[in-house]
Amino acid sequence: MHPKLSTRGLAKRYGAVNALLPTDLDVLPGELLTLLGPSGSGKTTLLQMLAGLVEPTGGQLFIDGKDATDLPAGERGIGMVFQSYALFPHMTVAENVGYPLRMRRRKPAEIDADVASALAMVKMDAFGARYPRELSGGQQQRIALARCFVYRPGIILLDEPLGALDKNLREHMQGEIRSLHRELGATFIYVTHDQDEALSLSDRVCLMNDARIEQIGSPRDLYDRPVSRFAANFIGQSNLLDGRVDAGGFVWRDRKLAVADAGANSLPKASLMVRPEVVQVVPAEQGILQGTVRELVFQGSDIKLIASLPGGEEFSARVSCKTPHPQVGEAVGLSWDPQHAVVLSR
Ligand SMILES: Nc1ncnc2c1ncn2[C@@H]1O[C@H](COP(=O)(O)OP(=O)(O)OP(=O)(O)O)[C@@H](O)[C@H]1O
Repeated sequence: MHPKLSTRGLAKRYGAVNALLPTDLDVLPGELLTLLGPSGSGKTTLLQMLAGLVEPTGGQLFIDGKDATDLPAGERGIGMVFQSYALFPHMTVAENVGYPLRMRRRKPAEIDADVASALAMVKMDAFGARYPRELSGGQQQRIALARCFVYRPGIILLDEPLGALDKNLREHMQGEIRSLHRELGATFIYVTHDQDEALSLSDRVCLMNDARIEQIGSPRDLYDRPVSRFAANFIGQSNLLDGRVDAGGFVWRDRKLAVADAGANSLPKASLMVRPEVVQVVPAEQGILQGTVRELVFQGSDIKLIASLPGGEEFSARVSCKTPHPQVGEAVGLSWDPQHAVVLSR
């Protein structure tokens, strides 16, 4: 499949600051890709260069295989939704949604029909005559979405569009964005710094760190096979043991811990990642590791058990609230299936 959008060496510098190092990225037609990363990692800069709002200092951008590096923003067939809804306060909802169509000099009858169907898609058909100030934050964000896709752009860029909403509304709107994405069939590129949002929304996640792409893959890939300590820590929770890889095994404090795939090479500096949910808490003598329960944190559906290892490191597991579990101060064993332990180079 040919990419809908590609960058080759696309880069941005502000004086001495690299906002984005030379970056190659391919986005497939109809996929929902999230750009995930900490503040300052370059997500917005990349998005704004795709939109044509920021001029690159190097590299190229291709849309549908054609060089679009110097194409004006208005000719890229790209729609954009920002965190600040930026609705026009003096226009009604229907006038706001119809604005991009009026700019494109479409016939009034066509505009009315398209506005009505865009409002129906975001379930706001009854609100056409209201003004933005008469709407809640979630309703305003729906109008901003409708105004973006009313003219059917092939690519829709969303920059933290749900950032201003509370948790429940955010989750609800995530579901709506997923179904809008399915209905529109457009390519979505979605910026967020919220890992849960990225994991639940995306076909693929592009994880960014320090002005470059750290890892790109399906949510499952990133969760199960992080390529670095940064990726392991940024997505989900992880236990990390620092050691080395030697003759196909992981060596931690002179002990060899079984791993499914340590690779053929030896690595003098490596970490072993074990997600808390694959750790079983067993009697001390049966554990791969031994520790002492330091803290039990109630988390609703389960309890996070934090154990201290003899060297003082923390190692956590999830235990059920429904069955008996060890108490603070008890000695425990920590065990896991070696298939679920991932070796990372440091
Ligand atoms: N106009 C500018 N002038 C100078 N430096 C800038 C400018 N815009 C961005 N930067 C710098 O480029 C880097 C990347 O910024 P960018 O806004 O792309 O990050 P981000 O990942 O979107 O962060 P956030 O999640 O906080 O929005 C940062 O170090 C930032 O300070």
